[in-house]
Amino acid sequence: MLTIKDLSVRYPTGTLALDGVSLSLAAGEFVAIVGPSGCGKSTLLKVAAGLLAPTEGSVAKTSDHIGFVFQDPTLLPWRSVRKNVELIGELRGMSRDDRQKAATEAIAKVGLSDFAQDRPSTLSGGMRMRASLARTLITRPELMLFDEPFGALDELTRAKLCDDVQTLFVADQFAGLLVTHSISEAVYLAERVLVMTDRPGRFAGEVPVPFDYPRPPDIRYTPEFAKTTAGVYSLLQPPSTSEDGK
Ligand SMILES: Nc1ncnc2c1ncn2[C@@H]1O[C@H](COP(=O)(O)OP(=O)(O)OP(=O)(O)O)[C@@H](O)[C@H]1O
Repeated sequence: MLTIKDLSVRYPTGTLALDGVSLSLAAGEFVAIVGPSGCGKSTLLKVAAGLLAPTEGSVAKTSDHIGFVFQDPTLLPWRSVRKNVELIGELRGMSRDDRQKAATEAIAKVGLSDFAQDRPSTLSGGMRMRASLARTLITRPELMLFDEPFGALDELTRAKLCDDVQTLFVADQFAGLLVTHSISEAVYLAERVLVMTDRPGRFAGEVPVPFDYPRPPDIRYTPEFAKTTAGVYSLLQPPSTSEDGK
């Protein structure tokens, strides 16, 4: 679905954000990326989305049906939930009937059917994020890119939205690439977690997640889950050097 080879990105300011990053994502696979703040995670997603060109290296995708979910739901305040969800369909030239049908389906999938006519300002933060998810789903993406999508939400809402993303992933079988600061969220959702170094970002390693889908919410409290998150955490720690340099 997505193959990134030896990717380096240097911004015009001179900042080297990524240095020789390679990544491969299969169709229907869910991979999470964690790493220190500023290590280049968002930069990597922007390149994957085609919003930013590599300075060096290559990016290949087998589909142009890509959905991008940001931390900010970016809904148009003057449009209802339904009209916001229909927007991408409008921009992509879907017929009115098709986009209305697709919007009804996507809104139902995220549990917002009773709020379809409401404006974003009357919704909670979690509901706005659900509307944003529905808007992305309307085009039936084969690759979903999530850039810290739930970072602005409280812990309970965040956990519920993770469950929703997992349900959507199991039902729609898109490939998912999730950037998150939450190790637990990464392990809960992904089949493998890639850990990045400090900037310039490179991959320090990868932790496989040994759970089948669908994963029950209380899997987060099992010893196996704790062991997996500990594996990710240990890769995030810079290697310690003793005082004599050995
Ligand atoms: N448009 C830009 N112009 C110049 N430098 C940028 C630009 N965008 C990001 N950077 C720099 O590139 C580096 C990587 O930024 P990026 O946003 O990809 O990191 P991140 O890992 O997503 O950070 P965080 O986890 O804090 O969101 C940072 O040093 C940042 O300051």
